Amino acid sequence: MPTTTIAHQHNRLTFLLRLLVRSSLSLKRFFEYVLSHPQGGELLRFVFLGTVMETGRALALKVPEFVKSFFQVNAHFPRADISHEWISTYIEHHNVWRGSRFRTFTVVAKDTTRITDREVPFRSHDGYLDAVYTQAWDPELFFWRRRWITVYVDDNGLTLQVWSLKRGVLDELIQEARNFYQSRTVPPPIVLNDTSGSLVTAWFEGGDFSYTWILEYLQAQDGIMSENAQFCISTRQPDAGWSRRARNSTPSTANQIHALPMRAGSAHRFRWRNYWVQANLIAGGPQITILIHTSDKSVIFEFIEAARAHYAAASMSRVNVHLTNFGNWGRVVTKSRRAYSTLILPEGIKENLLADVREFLDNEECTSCYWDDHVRQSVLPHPSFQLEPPRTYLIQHPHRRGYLLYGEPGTGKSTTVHALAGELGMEIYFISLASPGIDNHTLGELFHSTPPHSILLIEDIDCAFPSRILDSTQLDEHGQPTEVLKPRSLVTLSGLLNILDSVASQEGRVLITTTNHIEQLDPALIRPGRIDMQIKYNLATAEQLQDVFHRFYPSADKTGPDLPKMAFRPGPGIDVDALAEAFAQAIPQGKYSLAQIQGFLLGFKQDPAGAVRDVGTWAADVTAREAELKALRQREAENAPPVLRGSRYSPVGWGNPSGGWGNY
Ligand SMILES: Nc1ncnc2c1ncn2[C@@H]1O[C@H](COP(=O)(O)OP(=O)(O)OP(=O)(O)O)[C@@H](O)[C@H]1O
Repeated sequence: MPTTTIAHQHNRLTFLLRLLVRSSLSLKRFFEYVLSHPQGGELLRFVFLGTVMETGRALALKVPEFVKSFFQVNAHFPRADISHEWISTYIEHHNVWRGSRFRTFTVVAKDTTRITDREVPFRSHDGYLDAVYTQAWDPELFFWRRRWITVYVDDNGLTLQVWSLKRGVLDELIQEARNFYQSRTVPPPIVLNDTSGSLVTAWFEGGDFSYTWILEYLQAQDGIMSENAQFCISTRQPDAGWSRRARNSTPSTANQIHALPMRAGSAHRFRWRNYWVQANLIAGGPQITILIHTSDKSVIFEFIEAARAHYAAASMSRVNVHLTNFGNWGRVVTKSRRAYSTLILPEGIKENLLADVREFLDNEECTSCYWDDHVRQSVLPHPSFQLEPPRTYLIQHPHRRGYLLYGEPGTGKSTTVHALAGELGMEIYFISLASPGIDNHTLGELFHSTPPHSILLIEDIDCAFPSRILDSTQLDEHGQPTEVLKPRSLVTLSGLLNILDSVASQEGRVLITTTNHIEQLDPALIRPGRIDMQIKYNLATAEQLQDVFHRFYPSADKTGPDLPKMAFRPGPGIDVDALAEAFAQAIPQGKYSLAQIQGFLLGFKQDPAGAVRDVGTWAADVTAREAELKALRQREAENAPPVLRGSRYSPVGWGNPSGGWGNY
């Protein structure tokens, strides 16, 4: 070690020693001075005692805390958290507050702001929940599993203190409280925002098929509690009665009031299997949020599956028609199934159609794969290219089939589609090209999102073609209105053809188009590959007239499920067959639609002879009225620009052109 460093350290030590000696001397002098003073001794004693007492007090406070931390478990449950609900509900149930020696309470009547469903049996006698008392500020004791738990309530929530060496005791308590909460019959309060992650939440967007399943499933739930007193009224039948809850009847047989207002932010709770479920209906989207009081994620899948199965079961007895909502699949209209045998068509037509669609559906697995030489050549870059296994180059026949039903209004085109869907258990996806918001793009999207094994129905496909009209604002050199082309849809022919051919066109779906004006269709549209089968619908033939007559007035030997409910039963002496023949002869063939004939016969439900007697006069009347109407329309067309033709589903125009109301 260098001599300079040793000298330096020696200096520091000497300095410290000197400092110590001097400070001891100063302290000694200070005490001598203080003690020489008369009150000095008193003051020193006081300071000494104060220090000892303060140290003792601090130790008395800290040591129990320190010891407690080994023997006590504390847990805080913040008010907004669902765990707070579990614990507070559990200790409420154990009458912690009822036995309290204190007399100051916070009273919480959960849900008083919400009108509850008075039909729910587990409410108190007036339909409201009992008010719940909680003790404010003062701790309360709760005896649980042979130990005392101290409960503190404040504005922030609830705190529990348990004397135990094991932390697991709290886990057990929370688990028990949670199981109790989830198993009881009193509904949990509405959860606005689950931040705890202890509930399972799923969103269902309008336009998705699952949305329809869930909505329908919600409406079928027993004892659903709505948070307000607004009702969504659903009328489907002009003459059917009201039913508060028409769950057991098919939707089309009774009008209903259901307590599921599609109001933004409305929430509904119900018990599903062993869980409490909260459904939030959010308008605008529309959207449904399902919150299930469980942390088991598989429950949500069970719920969705139950909803889907419910929908499928309900659909057995009806036909679902999906309508468009500005470019998406939206509302679903349901219609009870119509027996295929009730179609009145010339022999062979309906049988052929049914067989053709059946065959198409049976081949859904695509048996017609083949090598396409053209594609093969264009795909392979060079003859020396190493062929991969042939599957790579297999080209599949587009698996879709198109039908065109055309003919006069009211001859049964839509009825055929409806009966066919019912017969084959398919759903109808209905598009009106004249609907607002349907253009090439949205039509493509709709095609794309149509599920397989469904019928895509485009009624009045002629709308894709502009109609020729006389424009009275543009006169030719002779002063006559000129003929102009007026578009009736935002969909163009080229757009439509592209969509029909595109790969986006859903494979395995049946396209059915209808029109009253086949002459307006471009041949490109109805070529095979796009339209594979065309069926012409004629005005009623003599056979059809007899057939429809028999539907209204079955002969005595005819019974069966096809007969209408109000079916006429022939009395003695009434020869229905002879009357049917007379009926068919009383009016000319091929002049009236079956819709018109049905309308007439409805006026003679129990009087076949009256129908035969009056049908001639009625027919003459109809012909005269039609001639008048035709002349009037012609005059109107010359003077006013035409309006877009509506369809039975679309908001443009009401009812159906054949004079009756639409089917759906
Ligand atoms: N061939 C038919 N078989 C059974 N019912 C028919 C037939 N034709 C018409 N009807 C009855 O007439 C009503 C109207 O028929 P539908 O709507 O099917 O005619 P449409 O040809 O589709 O008419 P539009 O071209 O105006 O759409 C239906 O209620 C249906 O019961």
